[in-house]
Amino acid sequence: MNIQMLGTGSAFAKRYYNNNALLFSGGQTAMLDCGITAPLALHQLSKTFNDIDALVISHIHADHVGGMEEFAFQRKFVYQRSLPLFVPAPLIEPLWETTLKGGLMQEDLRSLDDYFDVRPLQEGESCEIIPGLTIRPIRTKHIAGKPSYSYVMNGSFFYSADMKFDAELLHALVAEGCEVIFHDCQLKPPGVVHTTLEQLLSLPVDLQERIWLMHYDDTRPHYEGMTGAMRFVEQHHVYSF
Ligand SMILES: Nc1ccn([C@@H]2O[C@@H]3COP(=O)(O)O[C@H]3[C@H]2O)c(=O)n1
Ligand SMILES: [Zn+2]
Ligand SMILES: [Zn+2]
Repeated sequence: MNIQMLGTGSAFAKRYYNNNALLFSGGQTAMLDCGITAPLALHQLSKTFNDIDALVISHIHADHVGGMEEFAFQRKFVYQRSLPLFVPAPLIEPLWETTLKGGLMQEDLRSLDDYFDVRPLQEGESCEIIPGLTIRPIRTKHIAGKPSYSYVMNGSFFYSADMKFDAELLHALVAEGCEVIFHDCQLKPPGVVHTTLEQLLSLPVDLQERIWLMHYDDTRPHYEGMTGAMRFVEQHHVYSF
């Protein structure tokens, strides 16, 4: 599997774009989260929404779903091609009712199914989203009352999306075979809804060596050389795992 970040920034970052990813496997492309900056980020990679074969969503914050209205409209009216939307079951109703309905609702198009080929994901169950790429959602802590999911891919790659620090989970993932971890990282404490750099630095070095930092704010240049054995994920770089 290859992964290329459309952006690596926090929700309010202006230099790094929203923390969204492209996943490549078996000749197909999946997008993991589609935030406000995703349409421009795709364009800057000379890609269009027609180049995407599947969309996966982690949770309903605009830096992760704010580009979905354009995605839906373009696939429906420009490319006239359906899009498999892999979404944890508890997010399906709020994704439509609280996020997309306002822009997408019209007389003849009244539900998420009218725009997407909705494929519900169940927590803990693996699902192949494009050839050779399976994802397994894990519900992780982010904000009270707001379901949020991280993903294990092909059993060996963990993508946190947005989550509070959970050392126990990280250790358990490594024990079950996770080799690489892309983790959100709030550079400056307190980490009320995210994991802070300080918390990640408390992990043993052999675990830090597996961790790549993403979802960081515009102050990242001040933290070069201050991340222990952890590396920053770079926007647009293609990583093979
Ligand atoms: N209870 C909350 C809710 C949100 N936030 C901030 O808003 C951002 C929304 O996107 P995010 O990437 O989850 O990061 C959240 C916090 O910066 C926050 O700090 N506290
Ligand atoms: Zn976020
Ligand atoms: Zn969030």
